[in-house]
Amino acid sequence: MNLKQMVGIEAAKYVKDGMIVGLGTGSTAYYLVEEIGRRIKEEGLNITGVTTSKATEQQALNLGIPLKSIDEVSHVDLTIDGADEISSDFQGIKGGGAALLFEKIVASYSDKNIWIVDESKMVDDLGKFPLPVEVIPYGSQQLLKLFKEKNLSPILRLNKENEILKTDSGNYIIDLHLKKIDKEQTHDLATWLNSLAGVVEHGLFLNIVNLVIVGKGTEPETLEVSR
Ligand SMILES: O=C[C@H](O)[C@H](O)[C@H](O)COP(=O)(O)O
Repeated sequence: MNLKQMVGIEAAKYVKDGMIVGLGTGSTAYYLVEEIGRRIKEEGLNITGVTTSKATEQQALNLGIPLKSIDEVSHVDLTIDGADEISSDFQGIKGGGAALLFEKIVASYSDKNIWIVDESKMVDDLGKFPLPVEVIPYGSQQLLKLFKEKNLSPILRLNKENEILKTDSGNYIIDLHLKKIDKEQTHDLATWLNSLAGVVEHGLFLNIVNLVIVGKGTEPETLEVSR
């Protein structure tokens, strides 16, 4: 069993009958969704899923997981998702798979958020992983220029066909290659990005996660986050 599978299966244990569950996106969340699908089929688990991307929606539909959109539910009990980096103070970067917008919306309406990662994602400071910023196409060249002027090393994300990548909402992603985000500056950076016209969302997920499940060795490690 690989580490992503280990944490996906471990996290699925937190899913109980009757819950409304946010289903994350990416290669780690994939295993969570597979395990929930298995439990529905084999154990009669009864949940409603709220997906965070078209890819996860398709996977969940294939597995027969009942789904509702975020606008059809009163709340979300628990969201389980992957992450690209988690700092020692449990802040995160997400959006490596371009799903940050729906992920952040679902996470922000969730009573509890669990992140599942392999140990390579646990870092001291954020920023080695490029910070994704989702922007609307109109004005995106101006934002690229602004980020360049601020020495934030922006790169407009391309897809496998070398075309500009479009998110599930038809937006672009600008990745900021920051190398390191000082802990004291993380909130200010998030506030500044939120203030820019044309920025829809960014990949800094601050004060969101409640529990981190880390895949390492033969056993997952569970870290409770007190806020
Ligand atoms: O946009 C994608 C999401 O934020 C993913 O949860 C994140 O990129 C981690 O993905 P993976 O588990 O594939 O490393």
